[in-house]
Amino acid sequence: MNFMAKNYVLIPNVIRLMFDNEDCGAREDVMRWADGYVLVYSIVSRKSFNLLQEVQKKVEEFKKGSNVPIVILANKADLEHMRQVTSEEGQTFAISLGCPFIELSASEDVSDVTDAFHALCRDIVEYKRRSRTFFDRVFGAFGREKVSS
Ligand SMILES: Nc1nc2c(ncn2[C@@H]2O[C@H](COP(=O)(O)OP(=O)(O)OP(=O)(O)O)[C@@H](O)[C@H]2O)c(=O)[nH]1
Repeated sequence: MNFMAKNYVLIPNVIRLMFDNEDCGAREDVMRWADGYVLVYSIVSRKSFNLLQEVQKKVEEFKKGSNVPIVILANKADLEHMRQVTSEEGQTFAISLGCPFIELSASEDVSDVTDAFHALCRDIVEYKRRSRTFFDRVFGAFGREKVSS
C-alpha cells in the first residue's frame, strides 16, 4: 500500500507483533522505530483487550509520551453473541488516547481494515509534518538541494 500526501510518499512496513505473553524482548527495537501503531484486540476476548492496554503503555514508554499515531481496532465484530468487550469500553479507551477507534470484522469486510491503515497513514503524515523542527524545515530542504545537484 502506498500513501501519497504533499511531500511524502509513505510505504508502510507492516510488522505484526503478537503479545500473548509478557515477554516483549526482541520486539522492543521494532516498537521503538515504528512511526505508528494499529493496536488490535478481539471483542470476544477480554484478555486481548486487557493486554492491549499493557501494549499501549509500552508504546508510551518507548515513544516518551510524544503522542505517536495509534489506531485502535476491535476485531471479530461479527461474533456479537460471544462479545466480552463492549463498544463503549473500546471507545472510551480510544478517547483517552485521542486516537481513532474502529470496530470491524476482518473476516466479513477487509476494506474496513484497509480504511484503518489509511487513517493511520494520514495521522503519521500529519504527525511528521508537525514534528519537523525549524532546522529540519530550513536545512532539510537545503540539504536535499545539495544532494540532487
Ligand atoms: N469470526 C471471525 N473470525 C476471525 C476474524 N478475524 C480473524 N478471525 C479468525 O480468528 C482466527 C485467528 O486469526 P489470526 O489471524 O491467526 O489472529 P491471531 O492474532 O492469531 O488471533 P487469535 O488466535 O484469535 O488470538 C482465525 O481462525 C481467523 O480466521 C473476524 O473478524 N471474525
